[in-house]
Formats: sequence, C-alpha cells, structure tokens
Amino acid sequence: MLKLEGVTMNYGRRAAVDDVSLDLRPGSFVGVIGRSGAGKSTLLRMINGLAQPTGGRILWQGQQVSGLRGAARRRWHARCAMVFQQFNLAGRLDVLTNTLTGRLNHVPLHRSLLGLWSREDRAMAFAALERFDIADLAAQRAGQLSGGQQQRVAIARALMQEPEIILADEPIASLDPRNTAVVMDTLARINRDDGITVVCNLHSLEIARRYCDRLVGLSAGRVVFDGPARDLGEDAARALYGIEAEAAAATPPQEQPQEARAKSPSYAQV
Ligand SMILES: Nc1ncnc2c1ncn2[C@@H]1O[C@H](COP(=O)(O)OP(=O)(O)OP(=O)(O)O)[C@@H](O)[C@H]1O
Repeated sequence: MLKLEGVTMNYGRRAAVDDVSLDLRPGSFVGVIGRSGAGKSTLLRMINGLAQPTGGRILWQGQQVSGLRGAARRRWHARCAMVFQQFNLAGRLDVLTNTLTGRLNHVPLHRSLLGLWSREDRAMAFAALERFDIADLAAQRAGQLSGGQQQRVAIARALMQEPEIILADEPIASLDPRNTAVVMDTLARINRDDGITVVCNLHSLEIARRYCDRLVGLSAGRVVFDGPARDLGEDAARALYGIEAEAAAATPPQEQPQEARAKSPSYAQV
C-alpha cells in the first residue's frame, strides 16, 4: 500500500500540494488529473523523493519513504521508478546503454562507468526492449528515435530497476494520438502482467478514463475527486478543469514536429 498522510508542499506561503491523504492499493493504475498548476507533478516528485514534503509523510508497505537520505533514498528510488514527459534519455547514447542505466542502483559504480555490464543485465535489457517491440533499435542513438519510441525506451529503462511502482509524469504529453495509445498500452501491460503499481499524471481526461481504474482529481493542491473513473460526472470534470475543460476532454494534441522525425528512417516504425 502506498499511503500519503497529510502530504503538503509549500513554496513560500503558497501550497502547491495541500494536505493530501491517499491510500493506493498495490497493483492499481491510478490517474492523477487536474488543470495546469494543480500540483500533479509536485505530488509525484514527492512520492519518488525528488522533492521532500514540507508537511505530512509518505509510506510504502508500512515504511516511511519521505525524508530518506543517502543509501536509503537511493534504494527507494530503485523501487519507485519515474517516467517523464521529455523521456530524459541520453540522446547521444545508444538505446541499449540507455536501457542499461536502469540497473545503476544494482551494480557497483565502477562497473557502470566502465560500461562493464554483466551478461545477465544485457540479456535483461534486450528482453525489455523486445517486449516493447524496439529491440531492433538497440544500437541506434536514442536521440534519433521518435517520441513514442523514446518513451518506450524510458519505460524499458524503468523496468530494469525492477520497481514496485512506476510514476509517470505526463508521459504522453509530447506524443501524437497513435504513440499515445502505444505508450499507454505499454504502461497498462506492465501494470496488468507484472503487477506494478502505476501512478500517472494525465492532462487528457479521455485517456485517464480509458486506462485508469482510479482517478485522483487535484485542484489547487487539494484532492477534490477520488474514485473510479465512471464516478466522475461531466459537471465534476468541468469544475476540476475550469476553462481547460474542453481541451482536457478532447483527444490528445498532435505531436510536436521532432528533429528525429526527419533524420530517422525508423520513425515509420512508430
Ligand atoms: N520549484 C518550485 N518553486 C516554486 N513554485 C513551484 C515550484 N514547483 C512548482 N511550483 C508551483 O506549484 C504549483 C503546482 O505545480 P505543479 O508543476 O506540481 O503542477 P501540475 O499540476 O503538475 O501542472 P502542469 O500540468 O502544468 O505540469 C504551481 O503553481 C507551480 O507554479
């Protein structure tokens, strides 16, 4: 169980996240929704430990994971992987190396610095890439891939951590509708097949409704909705998104033109 107890993040006198208490069941697929600035990213960053709450605490399986330092914090990072909107891959490195960096918390530093990955780690990385239909891209530079391919590499890298939770911060915000479906299907697969808890910040209400078994709606840092997607009525959704309601209800935006699209012959592969 991931438990948040009165979690708060103040920036100056302003609360980005305000007294949030939640119990998230292991193996669930939770969508965090709300308008821009509602506190979604801050909430995920606090769960992962990239930011420390100014109030309250976060527990995983009964153990406090907020306020950790040093090795304990690094161990929590390994169990709680993060996927970002902009993929955060090393664009000049090949796909296989990017994927292997997910093992950094499992191998001695000198081995990773020298690129001395074990045969087992390499096999694991190939298996992860194969699972997401991108093993044929293993030798390509990550920066040459399409957005959808890069996000699948980022998810493969996250899996290499052998995490219990994946936190995805707007993972589809830079993708076109087709890649949006591929990436969301990938997250749904690892949630369903591996039992990994997925907490996903989403701007699109339609996508959140389609994929998540539970929605948490934030407004000005506070939880204003918490329940199954089917319980979120149109009026509540409109109140949650305010003037962004039309955009949130629509299908996701078109992918931004990418440098990679022109350069990479593999773009057509998705
Ligand atoms: N490092 C920071 N310093 C000061 N204020 C911050 C910081 N990070 C976030 N905020 C503020 O906290 C509030 C919540 O931001 P956050 O990024 O969590 O929202 P969000 O719901 O993820 O928005 P978006 O969908 O636009 O990414 C915003 O008002 C933002 O300006």
